[in-house]
Order: sequence, then C-alpha cells, then structure tokens
Amino acid sequence: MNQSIKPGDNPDLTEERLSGTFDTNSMAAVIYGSDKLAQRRREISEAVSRIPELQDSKPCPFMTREEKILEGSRKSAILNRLLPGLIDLDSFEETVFIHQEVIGIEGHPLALHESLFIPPIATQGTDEQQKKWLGRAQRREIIGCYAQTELGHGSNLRALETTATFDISSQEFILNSPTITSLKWWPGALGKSANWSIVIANLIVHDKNHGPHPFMVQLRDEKSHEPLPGITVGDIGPKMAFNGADNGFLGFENYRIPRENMLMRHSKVTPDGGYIRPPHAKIGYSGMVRVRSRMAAEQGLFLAHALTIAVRYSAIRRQGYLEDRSREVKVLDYQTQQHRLFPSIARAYAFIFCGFETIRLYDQLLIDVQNGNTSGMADLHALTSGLKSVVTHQTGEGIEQARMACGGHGYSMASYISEIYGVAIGGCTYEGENMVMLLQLARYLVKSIEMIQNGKSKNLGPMVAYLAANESEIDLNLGPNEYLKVFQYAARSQAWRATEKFQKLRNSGMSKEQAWNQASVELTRASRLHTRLYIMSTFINHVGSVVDQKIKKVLIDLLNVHITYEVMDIGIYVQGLLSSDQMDLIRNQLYVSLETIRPNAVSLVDSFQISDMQLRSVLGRRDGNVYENLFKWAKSCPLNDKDVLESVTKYLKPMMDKSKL
Ligand SMILES: CCCCCCCCCCCCCCCCC/C=C/C(=O)SCCNC(=O)CCNC(=O)[C@H](O)C(C)(C)COP(=O)(O)OP(=O)(O)OC[C@H]1O[C@@H](n2cnc3c(N)ncnc32)[C@H](O)[C@@H]1OP(=O)(O)O
Ligand SMILES: Cc1cc2nc3c(=O)[nH]c(=O)nc-3n(C[C@H](O)[C@H](O)[C@H](O)COP(=O)(O)OP(=O)(O)OC[C@H]3O[C@@H](n4cnc5c(N)ncnc54)[C@H](O)[C@@H]3O)c2cc1C
Repeated sequence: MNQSIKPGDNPDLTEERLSGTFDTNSMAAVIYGSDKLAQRRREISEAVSRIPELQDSKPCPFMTREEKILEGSRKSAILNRLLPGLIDLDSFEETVFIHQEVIGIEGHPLALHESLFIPPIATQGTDEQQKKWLGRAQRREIIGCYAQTELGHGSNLRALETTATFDISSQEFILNSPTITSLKWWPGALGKSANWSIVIANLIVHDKNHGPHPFMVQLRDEKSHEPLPGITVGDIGPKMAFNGADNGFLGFENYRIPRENMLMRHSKVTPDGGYIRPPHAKIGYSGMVRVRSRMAAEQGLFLAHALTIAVRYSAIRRQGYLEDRSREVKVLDYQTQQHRLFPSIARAYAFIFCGFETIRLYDQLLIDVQNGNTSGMADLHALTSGLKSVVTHQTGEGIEQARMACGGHGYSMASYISEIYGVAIGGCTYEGENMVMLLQLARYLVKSIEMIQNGKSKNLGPMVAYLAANESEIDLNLGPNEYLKVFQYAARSQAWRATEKFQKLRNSGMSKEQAWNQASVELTRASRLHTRLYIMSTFINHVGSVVDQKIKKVLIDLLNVHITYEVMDIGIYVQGLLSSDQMDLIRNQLYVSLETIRPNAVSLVDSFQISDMQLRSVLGRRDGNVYENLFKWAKSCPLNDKDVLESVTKYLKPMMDKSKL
C-alpha cells in the first residue's frame, strides 16, 4: 500500500500509487534503518507542519540573499526554543532532519555548528575542554564554525599558513595570518553569524612547526557581536547555491588565546613548551573523515529529492503518443525517460544504504580511537575518500538528468532542482576536492597491489582482497554475484594497469612525484571502479538482509536495474572478459528491468517520504496538482506585483518612443 494517496490528488499520480506492489512505510523503514527512525521522521514533519511560525514566509527562489539568511536565523532561533518538545536532543540525525525540514537545503547560520564545530570539541577536546564548551555549544549560547581552508590553500593542508605560536611567558598562543593567501576563506557561518570557531593553524613551539592543529577561538564579542581586536572577518559573497549560509573570511593579527584553547585530547603542549605527539599523525584530520563518512547518505538524499520531483512530475506530464492516439501518454512511459531516471533511483537507494554503513563504520572507529586503537583509520580514510568523490559526482549527474527529464519546467526555479543541484555539487569540492580524494584512495590501492607483488596477499583487508584474485571467465547465468565478479574484474584490472604504469615510470628513472602525476588519470579511474564495486557489493548485501518479502522483491528489481546499468556503463573495462553476445544479453536485461520497475517507480520515490515543505518544489508536490500551482507560483513572483515596471517606464518605453518614425 502506498501511504501517500489522498483525496483530491491528481488521478494520474493516484493511479501510479495504486499500481505499487509494496507498503511505502515498510520501504521507508528499510531506507532509514528501522521502522522507529522512519516513524520519527514522519512525526517530526507532521509536528512541524502544524507550527505556523516555522513555515516559509515566501518561496525561497523569491528571496534575496539577505532575506534567506534572515529567514534561516529566524527559524533557527524559534527551533532552538521549540526543539526540546519536538526532537530527541541527543540525536544528531533528528537535529539535522528538523533543520532540513524547516529551513531547507540552502544553508543556515547553524548548519556547520552541529556538523563541524561540536564534533571536534566532543572528539578532540579533553574532558575539561568538553566541560567548558560542549554544553554552551549544545545550548547554542555560542555559535561556531570550522575554519581550515585559506584563500591560497585548501586541498594541501600541509601548506596552510596560519600560525599559532606558543608564548611560554604568557602561556598563550599567538595567532597570525602572515599573508593575504593565509586568510581563512570559505568556512560556513563564519561571515556574519558565528562568534566562535575551531581554527586549524600550524602549531609552533620553540620555533618548531608541528603542522596543523585545532584551536578553539573566540571571534566576536559575546555581547556586541563585534569582531574582537586582532580579528578581521566578513562574508565572501554570493555563491552558485547554498546562499542561506554566510561563508566567510578571517584574518588574525597577533591574536592571543590561552594555552588551554588548543584541543588537547590527542596532541598536547605542556606549560613548559613540551609537545606530546598524537597516537596517529592524521588524527587531527578525523573531523573531515566524520563529515565524509556522512556524505554518501546525505548525497543519496539530495538525489532522492531530485528524483521525487522528476518521477512524480513524469507521471502527471503527458506528451506525445504511444499506441493510443486518443490521449497523450505519461512521459514516464517512454523508455528513454525510464533509462534517464530509474538507474538514478537505484543509485539513490544504493548511496543511502552504503552511507548508513559508513556512518556505522565511523562510529565504531571513534570508539576504537578513544580506546587507543587507531589501526582502522587508514582503511576508513581510503574508503570515505573514494565514496565522497564517486557519490557526489554521480549525484550531480543524476540531478542534472532529473532536471532535463522535467523539460522546460525543470529549468524553472519552481522545480527547485537547480538549487538541489547547486547545493549537492558543492560536495564535489568541499571536504576534499574529488580528484585529490580519489588520489588518496589510489595510494591505498597501489600499496595493496605492492603487498600482493611482495607475496603478502594474506595481509590484505577484506575490501581489497579481490585485487589478488584471478578471474578470467564469467558464467553469464547472471545473478548479482556474477555481476559483482564482472565488476571485480574491471576494478582489479584497472588497479593493476594504473599501478604498473606508475611503477614503469618509476623504473624509467622518474621521480616518485612525477611518475604519480603521469599515472594519475589511470589511478583515479582505478579508485572510481573500486568505489563503485564497494557500492554495488553493499547494495547486494543490504538487499540480501531484507526480511519483508514484498519489499525484498522490489529491491531485487531495483538491484537488477543497478547492476545491469553499472556493468553497461563500464563496458570498456570488461571487453577482455565479456563477449559482445554477453554484453547484448546484459543490455537486454537492463531494458527488461526498466519495464519491471515501472509500476513501482512512484512508490519507490514516495518511500523517501520527503514532505512538501522540505521538497519546496511545485513540480514535485505530493498531490501532483502541478499546473494550477505553477500558475499560482508565477503570479506570486514579485515582478508581477506591478503591471508596468520602472525598467519599462525609465528605459524601454523612452527607447521605443524615440524609435518611432
Ligand atoms: C536534501 C537532502 C537532505 C539530506 C540531509 C543532509 C543534511 C546535510 C545538508 C548539508 C548541506 C551542505 C553543507 C555544506 C557543508 C560544507 C562543509 C565543508 C567543510 C569543509 O570543506 S572543511 C575543509 C575540508 N578540507 C579538506 O578536506 C582538505 C583535503 N585535504 C586533506 O584532507 C589532506 O591535505 C590530504 C589527505 C589530501 C593530504 O594530507 P597530507 O599531505 O597530510 O598527507 P599525505 O597525502 O602525504 O598522506 C600521508 C599519509 O596519511 C594518510 N592520511 C591522510 N589523511 C588521513 C586520514 N584522515 N586518516 C588516516 N590517514 C590519513 C594518507 O593516506 C597517507 O598514508 P600513506 O600510508 O603514507 O599512503
Ligand atoms: C560550499 C562550500 C563550503 C565549504 N565550507 C568550508 C568550511 O566550512 N570550512 C573550511 O575550512 N572550508 C570550507 N570549504 C572549502 C573546501 O574545503 C575547499 O574548497 C576544498 O577542500 C578544495 O580546496 P581548494 O578550494 O583549495 O581547491 P584546489 O586545491 O585549489 O583545487 C583546484 C584544482 O586543483 C586540483 N588539485 C589540487 N591539488 C591537487 C593534487 N595534489 N593532485 C591533483 N590535482 C590537484 C583539484 O583537483 C582541482 O581541480 C567549503 C567549500 C565549499 C565549496
């Protein structure tokens, strides 16, 4: 049963919902991890929809940037008052969800507070530091951000220029931005809203640079909100999207903070200027790993937003004819439309499933690290580096296809897809530019192959064990596991090809860095294939664990779309393994899978259970009553407040008058 059906809905959409073969609440439980979690999302949406002061004052596309920031702040403040009655305050998921629901995806002054400011205090601060700041931050007595990137440096953290020099005599760190390129640049909420920040600066003790470390830094006076002396701070200006956030710049001039403001759970500076190393050199980077580990699920949900809009709209949009000339068909019936949208539905499910898995892996790693075991850090760093890169890229592609699938109306801000696209593709850049992160994973793959070459295959972790296998024939009595073998073949041969290229260049006398650079396109290809293999295998395992048979059946259909599409998409890498007959067979299986999934397409996107408030799309409305609401939306555009604008009276009219003979 599809729970979205209501009286007064567009009959085309109701027809789709009636053709679904499964219960959408049960599917939501599988998507979000449990019936309880899915139920909480519905309850929060429902509660929020009943609070008038939390509703949008006008559609976001009609707001200026200043209005967006004002609206985000207004709602944040109201939420802070109402949160205790609405959510479980200890739940990060519920906190993020309710902000998403109420404020949307365009960012807000507290967007970074929860995800990048509080977690480093909680994981890298000592017990005393947590006692001092965590409660204040959680109650939102202070608003924080995360200032790492600089005007001249982002990807390469080793080149950061901001310094925190320890002054033994005063027991303080002195922060400086010695050059224009050392200005912090980009941190969200820094521009106008935050009064505190985690600042990443090079720790200098006794003239020795110990590299980037995190510091708690007050930026603005807690009464007046004016920048404190020694601080230069402001907003960096409008962006491609995400304009409800005030990304900012920040400079320091001999700005002093107490020694106790360096986050010292792992690395320490003692009062006499001694430096105690962390248990793992990259432990200070763990805040980034945390955010990356959450990105697959987040991005899967961005894709889910765009697909909810495009699939629902495709079910009410009629254009052209198939056999029956008496009525135009739903565009969702065209094979091209299905090919455009259904593999993306499968990817959205796959990203969410493997996203929740990486969140679980991160949470486990955090416990291990707190217990002094850092051995899992390299594996998770490699995995999340690849995953954030592949998922953000494919999400961007999927959202853009969703926009095109909506024809002209997809281009209107009424669809809201352009905003989803703009926000989502920010993920290709933030938390590590995609190519840079793919190359981090490639280091791990190359090292794994070197282990095999050195006869140490048995030391390989489970995620890379396939690199040592020797599959040369596939029985195409194809089930998911055979597809997995095809993908393993592709990922393995590309990883070996790239590694051997790198080694050959090295053996020719080239420096390690040059050889790496000249092999880097091949290396990034290997990383993508490895990551896509991981996504596929997680999807297969997840479907295998589903108990409800009706849900399992439709997920198997979706999995079939995924595996056939993915293998067709990497055809070039499997030419040595599959014959052209086998490729034809897979292609035909894909087309059959598209037909099989067709009656469930609307129910599959309804199962994401994204409310109209959160979706903010006229095209994607739950009720499918698009045309009358598009007309209403256009009429409410501020340009239509007057019939004759100043642009006409001041310029066009005089021009036309002058041009008259
Ligand atoms: C509509 C749907 C709604 C759904 C709900 C979603 C709600 C959320 C809405 C979100 C809206 C959008 C919010 C936007 C927020 C944006 C926030 C952005 C924040 C930021 O961007 S913060 C800044 C991030 N910056 C970076 O990521 C910088 C990237 N660079 C680096 O990380 C490093 O410089 C580096 C890793 C690339 C290289 O570092 P380094 O030079 O020090 O190291 P080497 O390359 O030499 O490597 C040495 C060895 O160290 C290992 N290593 C590196 N990192 C790690 C690590 N983290 N852990 C473990 N090991 C690590 C390397 O692998 C090397 O190992 P080897 O063995 O020697 O090979
Ligand atoms: C929406 C958004 C929000 C952000 N929020 C924050 C925040 O809250 N806090 C914060 O500190 N930062 C934030 N950032 C900054 C972000 O983390 C950086 O922009 C990101 O890490 C990329 O660094 P960069 O801008 O220096 O890119 P660059 O490194 O200059 O990238 C430019 C090009 O160079 C290539 N390149 C660079 N190095 C290599 C290499 N070694 N090998 C091959 N190619 C290379 C890249 O692939 C890319 O094509 C945000 C950015 C955005 C877009």
